[in-house]
Amino acid sequence: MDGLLYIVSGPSGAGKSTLIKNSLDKVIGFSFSVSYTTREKRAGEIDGKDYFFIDKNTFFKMKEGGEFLEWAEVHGNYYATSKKSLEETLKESRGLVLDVDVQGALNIKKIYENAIYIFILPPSHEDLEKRLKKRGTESKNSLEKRLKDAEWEISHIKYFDYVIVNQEIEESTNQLISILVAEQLKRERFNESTPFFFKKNMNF
Ligand SMILES: Nc1nc2c(ncn2[C@@H]2O[C@H](COP(=O)(O)OP(=O)(O)O)[C@@H](O)[C@H]2O)c(=O)[nH]1
Ligand SMILES: Nc1ncnc2c1ncn2[C@@H]1O[C@H](COP(=O)(O)OP(=O)(O)O)[C@@H](O)[C@H]1O
Repeated sequence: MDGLLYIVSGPSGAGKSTLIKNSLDKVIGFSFSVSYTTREKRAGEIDGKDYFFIDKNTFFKMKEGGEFLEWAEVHGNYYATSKKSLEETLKESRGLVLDVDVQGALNIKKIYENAIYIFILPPSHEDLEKRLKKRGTESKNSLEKRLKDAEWEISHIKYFDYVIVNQEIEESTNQLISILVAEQLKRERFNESTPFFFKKNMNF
């Protein structure tokens, strides 16, 4: 059976990467979908783990070749999800987590209506700005663009199944883990781990 698809979205600096990483470190059988991007690699990021870092030429060749499930220009850079890698990973994991912008999430919804849509919301605009500044990855322009784009992204929150207000990291991580696991249990009420000796009593 194909695994479940989880789409995590929300403004830049809300804490998506942090919460996804923390959660995936603690659950078994879930994978992260590594996107392609033309953005510069940040200190500490690993090619092939955080993103596949490619130049614009390669990006557009791949796009023309139909390799992307969806793509978007986000805060001035290009990002895309590989169709082949998503389909292959979905076959072999219980759940696949995507970190995409809101446009991407809405485009994916047209294809995968049954995916689980999760929005990560910062507690306030001030917190968002503080976190982005503290992360120290953005120029003044890029920071302003991200804060401005946040308004549009938040205005689409109603299309999401869950909203996590990321006040405190531990608490938000637990909430994300709960969603991943609960949705998966709901989907797989009966599976190969259902105790065999009870099966005769189950009328389904
Ligand atoms: N549509 C789409 N958005 C993506 C993809 N990968 C990452 N993003 C989004 O691109 C935006 C920028 O990501 P990033 O450059 O890592 O910056 P950050 O959000 O500030 O950490 C975020 O909203 C990500 O969710 C993708 O494959 N498709
Ligand atoms: N609950 C939180 N409280 C304080 N800082 C946080 C919290 N969650 C994330 N951060 C920090 O905020 C910054 C942005 O988080 P990040 O995960 O990179 O966001 P996103 O992936 O949504 O852009 C990072 O420096 C991260 O360590």
